Amino acid sequence: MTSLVEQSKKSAAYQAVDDNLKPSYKIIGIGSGSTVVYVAERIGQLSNKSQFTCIPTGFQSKQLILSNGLKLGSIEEFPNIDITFDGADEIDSDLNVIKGGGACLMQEKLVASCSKKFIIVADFRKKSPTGQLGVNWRKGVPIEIIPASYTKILKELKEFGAVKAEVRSGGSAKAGPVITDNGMFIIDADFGAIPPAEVSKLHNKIKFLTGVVDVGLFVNMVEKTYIGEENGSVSTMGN
Ligand SMILES: O=C[C@H](O)[C@H](O)[C@H](O)COP(=O)(O)O
Repeated sequence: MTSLVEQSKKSAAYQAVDDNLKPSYKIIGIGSGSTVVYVAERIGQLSNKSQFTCIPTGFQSKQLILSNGLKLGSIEEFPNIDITFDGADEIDSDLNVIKGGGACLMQEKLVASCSKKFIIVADFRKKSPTGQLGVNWRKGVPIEIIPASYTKILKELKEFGAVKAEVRSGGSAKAGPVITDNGMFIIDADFGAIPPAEVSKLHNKIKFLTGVVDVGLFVNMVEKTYIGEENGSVSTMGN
């Protein structure tokens, strides 16, 4: 039986595709994670799917494109993307989002930054109850870094006020750190609740640190969010 969370991911993804995928579009960015699975599934059901070229944001995303019978392209060939659909770990009241819970943030940001429209699909747990980031998502802000820089960056993040910062471990699936699709490490840095007005400042400070590849704070990039609610409806924020 499909769980409530799973059903809400599917409803949000299907509605986002149905509302936003115009017949004139040619290039679509496909994000990463468990919600975007339903975006690729929905696009794969369209009779005109062969007109779209899909740009992946990592290994899992590439597999989703291929397994749904969609045409695969690369960001090098197609840096002008009509629309990108992606998931999020938390969404604030200004539509800033935390991403990278699945260690895919760098390629996601690259594809999003090349997109005319960036749409987020998520289940009801992802909307911040207070409008701030770092409230429901308590694991910290994901930061992709060059492996040799981790000691230096952990120290700097603590100087910036992180109450906790650590290199993400592979847990029982891998001894040692998680390695991203780009061969990098991920640090999760907990700054507590981040007010919307502070997100950009924090992002810029972290991004400026030598060794940081990118930060899982997406500021002023999201045009619209689709959230699958517990009652089965889909709510939207943005235009
Ligand atoms: O690194 C992973 C990505 O940023 C995902 O889009 C994000 O973690 C949300 O994933 P999910 O849809 O599985 O909650």
